[in-house]
Amino acid sequence: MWLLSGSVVTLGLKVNIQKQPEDYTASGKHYGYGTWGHKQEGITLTWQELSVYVPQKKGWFQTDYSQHRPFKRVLSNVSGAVRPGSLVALMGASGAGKSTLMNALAHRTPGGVVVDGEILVNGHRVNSAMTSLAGYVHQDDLFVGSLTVKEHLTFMTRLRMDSTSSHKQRQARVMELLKDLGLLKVQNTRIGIPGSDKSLSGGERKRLAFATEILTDPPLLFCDEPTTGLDSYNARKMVKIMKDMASRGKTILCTIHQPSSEVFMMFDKLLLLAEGRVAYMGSSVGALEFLESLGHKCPATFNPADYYIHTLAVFPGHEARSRERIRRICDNFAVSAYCKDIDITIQYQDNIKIANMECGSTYKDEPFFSKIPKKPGWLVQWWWLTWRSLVDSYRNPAIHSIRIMQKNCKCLIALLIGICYTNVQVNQAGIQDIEGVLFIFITENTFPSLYGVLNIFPQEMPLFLREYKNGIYRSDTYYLSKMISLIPGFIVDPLVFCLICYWMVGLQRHFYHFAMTVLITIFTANTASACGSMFSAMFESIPYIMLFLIPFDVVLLISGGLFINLTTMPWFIGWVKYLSWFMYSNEALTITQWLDVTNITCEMPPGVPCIHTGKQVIQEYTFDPSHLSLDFGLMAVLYCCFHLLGFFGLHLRAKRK
Ligand SMILES: Nc1ncnc2c1ncn2[C@@H]1O[C@H](COP(=O)(O)OP(=O)(O)OP(=O)(O)O)[C@@H](O)[C@H]1O
Repeated sequence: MWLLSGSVVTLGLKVNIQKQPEDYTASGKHYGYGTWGHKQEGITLTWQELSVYVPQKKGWFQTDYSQHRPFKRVLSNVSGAVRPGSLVALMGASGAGKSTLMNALAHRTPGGVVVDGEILVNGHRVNSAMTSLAGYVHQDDLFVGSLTVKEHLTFMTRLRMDSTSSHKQRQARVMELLKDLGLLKVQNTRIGIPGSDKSLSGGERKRLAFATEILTDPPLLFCDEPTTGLDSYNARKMVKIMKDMASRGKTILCTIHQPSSEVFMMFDKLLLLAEGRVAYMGSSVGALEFLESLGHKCPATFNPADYYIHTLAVFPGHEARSRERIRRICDNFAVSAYCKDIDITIQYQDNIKIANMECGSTYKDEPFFSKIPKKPGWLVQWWWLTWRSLVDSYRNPAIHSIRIMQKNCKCLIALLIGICYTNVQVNQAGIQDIEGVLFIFITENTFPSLYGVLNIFPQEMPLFLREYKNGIYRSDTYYLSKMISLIPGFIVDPLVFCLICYWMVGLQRHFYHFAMTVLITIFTANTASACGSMFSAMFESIPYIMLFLIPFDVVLLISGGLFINLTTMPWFIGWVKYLSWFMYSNEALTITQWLDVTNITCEMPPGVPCIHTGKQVIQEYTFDPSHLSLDFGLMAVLYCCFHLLGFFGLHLRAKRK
């Protein structure tokens, strides 16, 4: 594409862009988008005939089937434009569709929601690159509460800033943001979890969420109610920061509820939504004039922002009249000079799109889009996510105190087991005792591991979905980091258990047998935790997980080889034993304990058959003495399969949301 005296000349196509939108005025006055100064660099965001449909869920008691439609239209043919260097207030009554519009523009609509219409960024159709290009400050802030403010920002700079940036640059950016957003004095304070160990104030959390989104200095920023919950001083400060960003050429669209007159006046432009339609878009002064021309004059004592919402709200008990008023305002706006002014910007961007398409240019061809930060590699993502998981599991009081209690409890249980089995001997009665205690080794290292991890994904799901949708990291690095951060705990726990219990019970006294027992219990605990992680990643909540896990777990337990002769299980359920780490672990522990026992004392009366060797014991339990390595191998295979299924479950859920 070449620029020749105001025209875009493409191969075989000449699109007239001589008349820039800022040359246009509405009715001779500078009302709207035509008045904006042209910025050399920056984002012009336009959307045309945009409709958004959300899936309708039928209620339990809905009986009127004629009313049932699969989708509900939340936005109806909405068009608009935002140009570089502008701070636009998106306002409207609750339920008008503000968040829906922002989500659609930011390419962050939840799964199942259908977006119809065209959204352009500098004349390019938006795609998934939008999540890297634009920042999005959500209404509700989500953090890993056990990190400090500085740790959180350091973590985010590592994953969000360009991978080629140096450590010094990243640190400098963190310090700059801490200073600019007034967070210096709380930089080493833990973020905290509202409702449990609250540390930061609501305002500080909002500012931290804002800092997280502007880390990369994005050219386009969406803010969903960034001032909600802030006092007037902090609200003003937040809008002032956005205003400064806009004056540096950034494009900012911000939903806002009940701003003070002073805050409201800081916005350059106003977009009013009502009942999913555009009621007005242009300058704030223009909005007053427009509404006045329709007979809705703002009283002198009213804050204009309040007046707009008041005029565009649907009042309970007066729905029909309110809707009629809104329809009239929206219809009039659609044919007004203000709207024509926007149409010109949209048309101009549309022409650029056609020109781009003709010369085959893509997002990346434009120098501006090449400035999208380059993501760090897989290993860096994984490393930092693992770091965050480990820090959280160590510091999070909810996780840490439960772990400590579990550990103390486990030591006590190990002691009790040791006391109960102190007198075990290698004789006929001792065979049952030894097999019993070995199975207790398995269950004590299975159940805490299996049930202890069930909450890891449901608990962090909202945060994971937000960060994943923001393109901060991939689902596989996240899953892997969770998986790795579990391993140290499931090495230490079995080791401590065996150290306390093994030597108290009359098991084989050689170090080899002890080491093998520890290794088998470590494999057992990790396989059980992999199974728990799979259920945790696949299902939404603990009650759902329990619904499926408990029957699964009972069948695996039965097929462990202690409670049933495995050859007698019915064929249609017998195959389950191959999924049972109880069986592999039991077989491996039995082989370890019995294989080199050559003489078992027979204290039975004459005529009662005795088991004389360890090999006979192994065979008695339908185990095979040559299967020791196979048992290890199959537990490792189960571990990998459970985690793979867990990962796919998580990945699909993230894609669907
Ligand atoms: N995923 C969804 N499923 C069902 N309904 C939805 C969904 N998303 C939005 N809606 C509906 O669409 C309408 C607009 O919602 P939206 O959140 O965009 O409004 P809003 O103007 O941002 O409101 P508020 O100011 O209260 O946040 C509401 O009636 C809401 O119930």
